[in-house]
Amino acid sequence: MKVIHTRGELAREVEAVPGAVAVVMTMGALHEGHRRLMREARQRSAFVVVTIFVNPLQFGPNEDFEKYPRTLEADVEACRAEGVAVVFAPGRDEVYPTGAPSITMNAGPLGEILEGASRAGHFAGMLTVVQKLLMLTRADVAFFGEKDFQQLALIRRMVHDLELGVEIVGVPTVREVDGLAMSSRNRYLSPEERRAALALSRALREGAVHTEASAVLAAARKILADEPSVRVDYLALTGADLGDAPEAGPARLLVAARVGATRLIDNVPLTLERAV
Ligand SMILES: Nc1ncnc2c1ncn2[C@@H]1O[C@H](COP(=O)(O)OP(=O)(O)OP(=O)(O)O)[C@@H](O)[C@H]1O
Ligand SMILES: CC(C)(CO)[C@@H](O)C(=O)[O-]
Ligand code: BAL
Repeated sequence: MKVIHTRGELAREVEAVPGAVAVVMTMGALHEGHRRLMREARQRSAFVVVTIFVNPLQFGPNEDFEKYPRTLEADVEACRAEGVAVVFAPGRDEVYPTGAPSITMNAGPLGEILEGASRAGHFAGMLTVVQKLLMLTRADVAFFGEKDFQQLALIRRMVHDLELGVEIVGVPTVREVDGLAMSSRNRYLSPEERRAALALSRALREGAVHTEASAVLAAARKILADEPSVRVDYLALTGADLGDAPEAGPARLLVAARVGATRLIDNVPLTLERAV
């Protein structure tokens, strides 16, 4: 496995690949969720590139860019254990050689709701770096987690609308045994916050037992209300494509909340028999 830091080295690595290039993009601090993505990628291709880059463009001024965990040595070992071919861990100037770009992606209406309503500019910054990394890695197929469901939906939309010719594969959320969705930000949680944070996955699980929209929301709300240290940002029931009118059939229940200073998100699929 090679660990490289420049776009020149990356270009040399990917140009000689005979088969498909599969890419897993991450911000590092790798956990079992990331490793599941790598394993899925390895099933599809002998040549997997993992990118590790904490993208400043997708963080708001009051967010955790500075304190985001950076654990490159351990991350490299995790990638090695998963049979990854190349780890691309560029510095900021390598990704943005001309400084902050004046032209960025527009995430459209789907970028304004849910996460987009709380994190102005987040999805434009995310899509901009994803597009860059797809180009730099010359990816044929890219793997993203359903834990960041709106992100996955937006990447699919970008690839479709701009005809980028890359296959996007979504991978179900990997959870701790007690249900908490794995996330690099979980390491910010104190033991008490870690316990309170279980309300998110519990609320989704209890909600998904029901098949009628108002019962889904009522059950989830009750669980969240019983945990006062969890400050809910949104609890939303949408269509499976995040369209905001859930019809009968496949749907998605999503939650975002602050636990202490940490903002967490989670979501589950469910099936509605009736919208109301
Ligand atoms: N629990 C998980 N299960 C499946 N995929 C995941 C999980 N957590 C993250 N991923 C996916 O890994 C990729 C990289 O995500 P990222 O590095 O931001 O990790 P993260 O744990 O989501 O971090 P953060 O806590 O900052 O949101 C994304 O496609 C993301 O959806
Ligand atoms: C896709 C991504 C690597 C882009 O910075 C990031 O948003 C993430 O880790 O989910
Ligand atoms: N895991 C999604 C990237 C972010 O929160 O910035």
